[in-house]
Amino acid sequence: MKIAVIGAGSWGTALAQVLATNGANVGLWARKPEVVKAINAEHRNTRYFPDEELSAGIVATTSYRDTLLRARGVLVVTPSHLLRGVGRALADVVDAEMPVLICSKGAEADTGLLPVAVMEQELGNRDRIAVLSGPNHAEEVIKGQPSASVVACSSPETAVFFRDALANDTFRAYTSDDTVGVELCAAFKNVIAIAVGVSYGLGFGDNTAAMLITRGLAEMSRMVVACGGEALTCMGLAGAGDMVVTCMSRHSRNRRFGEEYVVRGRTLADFEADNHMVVEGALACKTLDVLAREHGVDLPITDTVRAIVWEGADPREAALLLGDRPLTTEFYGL
Ligand SMILES: NC(=O)C1=CN([C@@H]2O[C@H](COP(=O)(O)OP(=O)(O)OC[C@H]3O[C@@H](n4cnc5c(N)ncnc54)[C@H](O)[C@@H]3O)[C@@H](O)[C@H]2O)C=CC1
Ligand SMILES: O=C(CO)COP(=O)(O)O
Repeated sequence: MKIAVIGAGSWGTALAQVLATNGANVGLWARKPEVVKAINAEHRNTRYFPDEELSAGIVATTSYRDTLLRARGVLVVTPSHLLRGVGRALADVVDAEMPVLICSKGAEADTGLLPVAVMEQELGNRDRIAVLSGPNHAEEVIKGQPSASVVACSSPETAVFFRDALANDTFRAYTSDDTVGVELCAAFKNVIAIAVGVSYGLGFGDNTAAMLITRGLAEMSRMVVACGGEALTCMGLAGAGDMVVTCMSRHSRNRRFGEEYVVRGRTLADFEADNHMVVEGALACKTLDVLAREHGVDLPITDTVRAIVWEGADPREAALLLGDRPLTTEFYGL
């Protein structure tokens, strides 16, 4: 069976390796010809994983049509702000039944739309559109270190299709029908990881990090419930699981952006220029704000991250303001 993967960054490459290890032929779309050349000739993505040998079952190309040719399903693994454009391009090369798994974490700028809704607008047939999310740093998944994730879809058949394509002894995949919950968890945890990074960068300790993580989970839960998702999803792999790993792992770009860039007055553009990698939380703190206002949900940490990253608020002063709000019950708004 052939599966297509759109995006040969860290996560697209790691997922292509998982699929190929499971016996699939993988068509991998990459933007840069030199990445395609290295993958096909040397079985390496020299840009992101120079030390990992990729399966010979992965064939890269810069052509959507070639990537999708005879594929039974497609994984979309680009940064979330590119999803609409990818969906538009895919509309020319996939039929109305092709299962689509979105592996990006974020929400659309300006509209606040979540990935499945964006893809549905471009491709139609929501039941064939699923999302993948969980505590899954690509650096560990590509090495076959034990990890688990959630495939969420309104259709159990689509969820099971992708679960079975991805699951193996070291990559457990669970299914869920709470797409909105899983999508919001994915967008949120990146914002909180920036907050935790800033907190460590300011010299605060583990108590502060744990407070941000758990109060971040409370924000996440309020938003998930307001948008029609299930609070329990926030306790699962896509919620607490991914929150913990992104806030605590040395691999997290979001945390590193907060700790090493934001507290030193360095910008998102600086991070991207230095690392060629995305910081999804930097955009998500703005897109979640659109949703928060629409649903009347209180997101104090998310709003503080937005003020620091986009409005030049001083991190230490912003942290003090965060602690100066009226005292309330722990699970207000739920
Ligand atoms: N890296 C990880 O461990 C994980 C990442 N994700 C999510 O997967 C998504 C992709 O992230 P990564 O693979 O980490 O990306 P990355 O940060 O490793 O690399 C950026 C990718 O975006 C591509 N790109 C940049 N501008 C582009 C454009 N204009 N058109 C097409 N492609 C463009 C680059 O070629 C590269 O493939 C993000 O939403 C991320 O949150 C999800 C789980 C794990
Ligand atoms: O989503 C991820 C891990 O599950 C990756 O997080 P970062 O983008 O912060 O590296």
